[in-house]
Amino acid sequence: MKSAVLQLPGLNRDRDMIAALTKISGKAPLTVWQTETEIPESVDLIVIPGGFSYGDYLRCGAIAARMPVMQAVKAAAERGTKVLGVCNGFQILVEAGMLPGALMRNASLKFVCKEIKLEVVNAETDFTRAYSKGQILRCPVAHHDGNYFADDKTLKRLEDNGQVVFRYAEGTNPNGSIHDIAGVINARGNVLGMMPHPENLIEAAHGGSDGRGLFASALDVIAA
Ligand SMILES: NC(=O)CC[C@H](N)C(=O)O
Repeated sequence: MKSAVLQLPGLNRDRDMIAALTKISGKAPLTVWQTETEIPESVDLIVIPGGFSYGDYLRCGAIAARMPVMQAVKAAAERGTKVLGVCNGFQILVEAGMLPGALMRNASLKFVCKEIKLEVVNAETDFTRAYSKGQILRCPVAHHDGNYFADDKTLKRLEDNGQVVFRYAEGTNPNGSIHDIAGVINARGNVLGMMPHPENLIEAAHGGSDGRGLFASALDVIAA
């Protein structure tokens, strides 16, 4: 399984993401710069990491979503390639129209950097097969615009179709996100966006490895 990581000015979690993918798959991912217009068909998983692309100007992810490379990401997703967006990556996928809803300023109006508890709501996706439904994971968050919002009709569709993949476990919602939503997937099941950072909890040195299952699932390296 071959992976690729997008690199855009202002993203700062790309190195953590590259380290996680390399450790878990045994292969370094391809890195893809903002001006690329094609992503090789041999890539099975594209990851848009977190950070502050283009200084978070206009709205988080709004400028990145309009860069040439996102046309290539869209084309790859349309041919079935898996796409994972973490934090700013999630914001970019929403701004690009690849996932529904919006990510608004945190209800506290403050940047939140802490560990939360994450409930695996749907363990039947290509990104969550290593987990079980209802499993509670430890996971860090670090953002100021993670307050997920969607209108009632969209929310009903997301809930009914199992597209809410992760929820902040009771009492740990750090941003006021509607329905405690922490991560959503598209209807086809190949584009996942999430605010928490699983790449920062993959080995003992991180203080835990609850994030590992997400990469093991997406990279198809789940231990038997
Ligand atoms: N860690 C991140 O990716 C931060 C995302 C975004 N810039 C925010 O603060 O909301």
